[in-house]
Amino acid sequence: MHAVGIVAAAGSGLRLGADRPKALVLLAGRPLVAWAVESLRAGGVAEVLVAVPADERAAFAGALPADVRLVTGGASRTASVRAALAAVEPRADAVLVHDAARPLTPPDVIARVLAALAAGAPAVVPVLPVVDTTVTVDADGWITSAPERATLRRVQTPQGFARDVLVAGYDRLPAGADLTDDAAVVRAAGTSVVTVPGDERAAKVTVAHDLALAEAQVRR
Ligand SMILES: Nc1ccn([C@@H]2O[C@H](COP(=O)(O)OP(=O)(O)OP(=O)(O)O)[C@@H](O)[C@H]2O)c(=O)n1
Ligand SMILES: C[C@](O)(CO)[C@H](O)COP(=O)(O)O
Repeated sequence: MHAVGIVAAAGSGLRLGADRPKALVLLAGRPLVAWAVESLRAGGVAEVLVAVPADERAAFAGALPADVRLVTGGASRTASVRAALAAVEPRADAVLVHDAARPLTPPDVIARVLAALAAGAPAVVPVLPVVDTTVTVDADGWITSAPERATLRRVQTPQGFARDVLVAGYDRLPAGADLTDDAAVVRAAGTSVVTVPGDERAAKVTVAHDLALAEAQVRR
C-alpha cells in the first residue's frame, strides 16, 4: 500500500493566541508542524504534504525537511485539506490526514490506521472514550438532551482513507463547506468509517494549557 500523509497546518491558532501561526509555535524547541510530520514518518508514512498559510511559505520551508511538499491552504481546515488532496499523486492508494496541532501522536496510532486500511477499510479514525457526561444545550444554555455516554467517542487524527474514497468525498462536498473532520466528508458521501483505538498522547494543542501539557509530555 502506498500511503501519503497530509498535514493540515494552515490555521492561525486564535485560541492558542501565540505570536505566530500555531503550527510554527515551538514545543521543546521544535515547531509543532515538524513534530507532526515526524510522527507520520515514524508511523510508516514517508511521503508528506503540508498545507500552509499563503503568506508563511518561507517560514514553513525553513521549519521542515526539504523533501516535505508545501501546498497553500485555505480559509478553513476543510479548504486546506481539499487543496492538499488535489496535490496528492494518483499513484497513492491511501491518504492519512493529520493535524499539525497533534504533535505527539505515537507511531502505534498511525500503524493501527494503516493496518485497518490494509485490511480493506475505506475510512478509519482513531478514537478515545468520553470520560465526562456530555449534554446538548439550547441557545440559552438549558440542557436539551444527554446522549448515552457509552456510545460517544472523541475523534483524533491521523484519519486514513482509500485515496479514491477521500477524493470522491471532497468532489461531492459543496465549495465553501466547512466540516470539522475528514471522516465527516466521506460520511456525507455515504462511506462507512471504522474506528481504531487512539491515544491520549495524540491530544490536540488548542489552548495554552494544552501546550503546557505537551511540554510536560516531552520532558517525561
Ligand atoms: N484554515 C485552516 C484552519 C485550520 N487548519 C489546521 O487544522 C488543524 C486543526 O485546527 P485547529 O486546531 O482548530 O487550528 P486553528 O484553526 O489554527 O485554531 P483556532 O481555531 O484556534 O484558530 C490545525 O493543525 C490547523 O493548522 C488548516 O490547515 N487550515
Ligand atoms: C480533526 C479534529 O482534530 C478531529 O478531532 C478536529 O475536528 C479539529 O477541530 P478544530 O476545531 O479544527 O481544531
